[in-house]
Amino acid sequence: MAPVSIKRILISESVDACCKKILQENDIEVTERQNMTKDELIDEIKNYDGLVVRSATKVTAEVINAGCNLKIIGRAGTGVDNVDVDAATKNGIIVMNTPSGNTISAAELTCALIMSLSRHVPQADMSMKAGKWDRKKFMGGELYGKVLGIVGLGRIGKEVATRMQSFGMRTIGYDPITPVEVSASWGVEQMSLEQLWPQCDYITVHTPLMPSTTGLLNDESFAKCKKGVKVVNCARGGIIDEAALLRALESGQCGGAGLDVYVEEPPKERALVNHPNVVSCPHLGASTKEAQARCGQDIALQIVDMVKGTALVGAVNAQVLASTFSPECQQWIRLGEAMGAVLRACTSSKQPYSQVQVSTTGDGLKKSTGFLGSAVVVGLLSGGSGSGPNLVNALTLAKETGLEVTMKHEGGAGEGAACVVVEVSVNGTRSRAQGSVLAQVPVLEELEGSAFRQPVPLSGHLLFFKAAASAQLLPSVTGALASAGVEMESFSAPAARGGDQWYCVGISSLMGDLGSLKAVVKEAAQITI
Ligand SMILES: NC(=O)C1=CN([C@@H]2O[C@H](COP(=O)(O)OP(=O)(O)OC[C@H]3O[C@@H](n4cnc5c(N)ncnc54)[C@H](O)[C@@H]3O)[C@@H](O)[C@H]2O)C=CC1
Ligand SMILES: O=C(O)C(=O)COP(=O)(O)O
Repeated sequence: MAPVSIKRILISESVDACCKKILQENDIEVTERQNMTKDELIDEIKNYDGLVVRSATKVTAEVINAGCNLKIIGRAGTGVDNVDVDAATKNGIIVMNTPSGNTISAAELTCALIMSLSRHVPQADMSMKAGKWDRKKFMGGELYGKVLGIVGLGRIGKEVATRMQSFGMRTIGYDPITPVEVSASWGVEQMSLEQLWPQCDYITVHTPLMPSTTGLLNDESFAKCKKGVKVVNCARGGIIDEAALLRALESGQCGGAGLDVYVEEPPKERALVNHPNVVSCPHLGASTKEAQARCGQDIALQIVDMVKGTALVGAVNAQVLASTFSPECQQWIRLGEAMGAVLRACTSSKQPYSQVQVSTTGDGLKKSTGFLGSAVVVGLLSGGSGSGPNLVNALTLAKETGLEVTMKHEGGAGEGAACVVVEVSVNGTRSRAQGSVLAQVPVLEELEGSAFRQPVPLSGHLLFFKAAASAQLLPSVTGALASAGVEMESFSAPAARGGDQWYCVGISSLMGDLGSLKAVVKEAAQITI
């Protein structure tokens, strides 16, 4: 990946001091401003290339659209649900998180809530502070021998399981992605939710909040649970339906709840928090010195690596970029972008495009179709209105403009013969270009069926024109260039001589107007790469 230039970053929440220090040591100017209002953030964000947040800053589409210089949104933590990732992607902004930095802390708080529910520690403490000595009221139950249902067997679900097993709990769980053998290797027996609900004494959820997990525990699922089941949500508000939980607590179907997260934070509606069988925390899962130090350090180092172009870690919306870090990839990306730009220039009168197919040949390009497709689209769509295309948003923009992008690797030709063929459909006609990287230089080998005698290096100001070979062609073109005050720096002729063929000329600067040239050739287009 080409290094991303980041000069100024806004940290809008309480992030460990090491984050600022690392960024500053790497010549990035950092401003820390907490508790900004929505309007203040919208007003300020244009002054920054990067934004670092935790869970409280709502990075909405409005904020993102106002961030005309934003290139990175860094989440010092796991959940990115407070960031409009689709809007960021559309604007070509990388969203990055630090998914493992706070795993242990969130797991430990979950365990603390399970234990609080079993022995009423917070309620007993409150009663002591009120001057009482009430030993009967807080009769608890052992965790030993009880069943813990874990919904979501990812990083935190796993850590909760292994910790609670040491209390003698039987751990069962459900996750649509984690393989059953994997969770079995850390002691969790997987089953369907239908089988899980009636077996559990305790249920804890550890999924992201998304349509399929919203209201996972609702009136219907509570009804399938054992009477008195205790539930914990240390993941995201809304996975356990709050109204259903309150109803279940009131009916006794739910015997207690440990909550760290809420649909609205802080919650204005306090019925759950005030319920005597609820133990609640103000979103403290990641609030430990250790987790904050890890997340602050991780996000800063990940941003610095991205700025230097050495690695892309933690990007949630730009997976295609992760494979673009070697110097060889850089040249292939430049080739893809340049081929897209050449085809855009040579078909400019015929747009819009309906389809682009990028085919690669050669062992070296086996894994490159993903980023090459994006690179070609960047070249094809550059110069249009709206946000500039880049490797983050290329495919999203293509989809929006109705451009179907297909990529295929044909393999077989061996290391030395790697090449890229791009075919675009424009209003029912197809345009084709073939290129490669030779001695670290992106070159065009063929345009619209015309192979060049020598590969054309794709850099600088290039003029393409279509004409039939003739003794007058070169003098006429030179004359047209001279009359525009432009020097010819190189001349690439087609290998075939019959009929109209494409030529490419390296020029000292772009011609102000192609009129004089178009008088002597069939078609002409110019670009700067
Ligand atoms: N309270 C806090 O301060 C913290 C909360 N979190 C939250 O905890 C949650 C879990 O985090 P991690 O374990 O790091 O995430 P993860 O991505 O490692 O695990 C999530 C798991 O949920 C599973 N899943 C997805 N859809 C599911 C469904 N419909 N049913 C069951 N499982 C499903 C996934 O397959 C995945 O294995 C996230 O929502 C995260 O934002 C994370 C850190 C701190
Ligand atoms: O990392 C997460 O998903 C969390 O919920 C932690 O949020 P926080 O960084 O404490 O605002």
